[in-house]
Amino acid sequence: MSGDSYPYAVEALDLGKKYRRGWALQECSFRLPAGCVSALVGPNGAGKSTFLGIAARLLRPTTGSLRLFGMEVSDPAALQRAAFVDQERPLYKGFTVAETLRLGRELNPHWDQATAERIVEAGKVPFGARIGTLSSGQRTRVALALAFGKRAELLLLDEPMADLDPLARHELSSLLLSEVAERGLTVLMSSHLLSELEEMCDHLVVLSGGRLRMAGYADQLVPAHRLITGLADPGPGTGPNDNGVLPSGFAERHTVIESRITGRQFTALIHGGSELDDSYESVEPTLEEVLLAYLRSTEAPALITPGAAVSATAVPASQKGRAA
Ligand SMILES: Nc1ncnc2c1ncn2[C@@H]1O[C@H](COP(=O)(O)OP(=O)(O)OP(=O)(O)O)[C@@H](O)[C@H]1O
Repeated sequence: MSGDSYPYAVEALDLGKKYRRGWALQECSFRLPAGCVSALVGPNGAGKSTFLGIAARLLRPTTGSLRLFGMEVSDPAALQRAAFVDQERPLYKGFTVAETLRLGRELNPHWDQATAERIVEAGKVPFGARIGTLSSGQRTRVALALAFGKRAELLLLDEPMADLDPLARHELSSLLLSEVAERGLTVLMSSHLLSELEEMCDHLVVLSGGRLRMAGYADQLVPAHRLITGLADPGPGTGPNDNGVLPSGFAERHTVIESRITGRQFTALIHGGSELDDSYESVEPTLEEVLLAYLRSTEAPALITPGAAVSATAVPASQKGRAA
C-alpha cells in the first residue's frame, strides 16, 4: 500500500482518544498532503499533543485509524519514516550531547551525522555538556538535531518554538523550509499560537476541545470567507445599552460563522460566495480572523477543504475501527 510517491503523509479517519476523564480527541478525520508544512493549532487542551502522540505511536487510539504514507501507524515501517520531537524533550539527562547523537546514529539506519552536528553547533551547545545541564532551549535544539539526523520524511514537532529565542526560531524555520524544498519533507508542528507558525506554514490543522475545526491549505481556507461590516438593526429593547441585531434576513442569506454587534455596527464572518447587499462593506479576512472565528463558534460546522477531507472509502475496511 505504501510507496515513495504516496501523496498523503498523514490520514486520520474517525480518530479518537479517551482518557478516564473523557475524550481528548474525537471523530478526527483529515489528510495531510506529503511535502507540506502544516501548523497544528488550537488552544490549551485542544488535543494537539494527543494527536501527535498517536502519530508517534506513544499512545494507542481508542477509535479510528491513522496512516502515515499509506501505512497503518502500528506498522514499524511507518514509524521509521517519522521523527517526533516531544513537548517534554525526553532525553537521557546523564548523556552528553555527543553521546546522545551517537545513540541517534546507532538507532537510525539513515542517520545524517553532519546535519545533526550542524544544528548543535549553530546553537553553540558544547558536545561534551551533559543533557541535564542544558537550558530548555538548548535541549530543544538537541531534540531537533536528533529528529533531523534521522532523515525522516515526516517531522512531528510538539511546540518546537516554545523555548527557542528569536534567532533560533529563524534558523529553525530556514532549516525546515530548505529540507522541504530539497527533499520533500513533510512537517506537522503544534502551537497554541498561529502567529508563531504562520510564516512557515502553508497548511493548517485546527483542533479545539478535541475536535477538528479546520484543515486545509491556508490559501484555500481564507478566500472562502468574507468579513462584512454594516449597520445593525435596532435591538428589541430601546434602552441606551441595548444591542442591535443582524439585519433582517442576513443570517438566512449567508452562512454566518461568527457575528458581533458593537453599538450600531455589526461585523460578521461569512463563508461562501453569496451575493452581498451594496450597503455592506466586505473585505477578505486574515487567516487569524478566520481561525479565531472557528475557534469561538463551536456550533459552526468544521471547515475541511476537499484536499484535506478523507472519506471512509479511502481507508481499507480491514484498517477501520479499533486500532490494533
Ligand atoms: N494522560 C492523560 N490522562 C488524562 N487526561 C489527559 C492525559 N493527557 C492529556 N489529557 C487531557 O486530554 C486533553 C487534551 O490534551 P493535550 O495535551 O492533547 O492538549 P494540547 O492541545 O496539546 O494542549 P497544550 O497546548 O496545553 O499542550 C486535555 O483535556 C488533557 O487534560
